[in-house]
Amino acid sequence: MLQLPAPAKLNLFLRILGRRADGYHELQTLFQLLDYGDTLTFSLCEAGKIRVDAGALKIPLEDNLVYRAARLLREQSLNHNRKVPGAYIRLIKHLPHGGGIGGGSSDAATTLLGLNHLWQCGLSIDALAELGRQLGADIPVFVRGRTAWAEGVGEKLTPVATLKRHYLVVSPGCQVRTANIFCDPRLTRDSPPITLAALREKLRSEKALSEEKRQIFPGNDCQTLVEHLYPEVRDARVWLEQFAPAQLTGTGGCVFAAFHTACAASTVFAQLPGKWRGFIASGVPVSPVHQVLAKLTSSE
Ligand SMILES: C[C@@](CO)(OP(=O)(O)O)[C@H](O)COP(=O)(O)OP(=O)(O)OC[C@H]1O[C@@H](n2ccc(N)nc2=O)[C@H](O)[C@@H]1O
Ligand SMILES: Nc1ncnc2c1ncn2[C@@H]1O[C@H](COP(=O)(O)OP(=O)(O)O)[C@@H](O)[C@H]1O
Repeated sequence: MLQLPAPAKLNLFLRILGRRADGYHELQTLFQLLDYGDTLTFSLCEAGKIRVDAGALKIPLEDNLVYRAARLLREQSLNHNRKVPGAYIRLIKHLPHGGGIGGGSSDAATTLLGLNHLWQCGLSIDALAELGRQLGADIPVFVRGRTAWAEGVGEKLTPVATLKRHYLVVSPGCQVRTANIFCDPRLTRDSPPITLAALREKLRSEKALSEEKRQIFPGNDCQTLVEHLYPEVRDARVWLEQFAPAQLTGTGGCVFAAFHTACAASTVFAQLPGKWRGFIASGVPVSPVHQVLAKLTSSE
């Protein structure tokens, strides 16, 4: 049996530059990986079977990104004349879904990485990231497993060293469908592009500031629209802003704030109104799933 984490991400900023002919949007974002997420366990079972126990996640099997990722990897292997065994996958869900923290995408990435290991498919990270991209724009960053600056539809990734931060993430309980936000004519989709050099310069200058003056990168082009459609998202952000600058992640509905210590984040978390859920996590440069897989590989 193989047990692996599926970490959440935050979009420390999200700029939408325009819409492509295929309807997808060109964006620029900073994906911050976290040390908190779902857990998946993988065991071998009879050939040809993919069984998924999704626990509390009540969605049809065919829609579950874990199942879809496993099926895609099996098809890919069969196309290369490699028969694979079956898999029994158990998903222990901690992350709220439809939260803009990439839970489903991360589950899919961990499935690709985990089954590639268990089934000994031998696919490279590039090949797995490409398979992930076919399932969702957010999946490649989790497959590659590095906190990264992203362009294109989110698949052109450059690892970036971010400031060490502890995050309080608040879920106001609404599930936002990403497609609905991108379809809405009111969405801001004409932000001017920034350059990776400018981002790196900003990170350098933030580093030089004293601790109290450092801020998260402001701006998420989805925030105004999402808060208009889901007033509870605005309520959660305004509540969080009593303590620190706060903003939306991805297309929401979670909002987050950055703190210099885990203790400062915990103090605010303790005051979270009972109607909302949340969690505390630290930003990490390398995904926890890659850390576990690297240990496994080195001990084999
Ligand atoms: C925009 C982000 C930022 O992180 O939002 P969140 O999902 O995290 O909230 C993601 O890249 C989302 O990635 P993901 O959730 O995997 O998106 P997909 O399943 O590929 O696409 C869902 C729908 O969103 C729209 N979409 C998605 C990504 C993109 N760059 N442009 C789009 O227009 C498309 O209409 C697509 O049908
Ligand atoms: N394993 C999964 N976990 C969560 N959501 C999933 C999963 N598989 C498919 N989904 C679908 O993907 C949608 C987006 O989920 P998620 O990735 O958690 O949110 P977001 O894209 O906002 O970060 C959910 O509303 C759900 O219908």
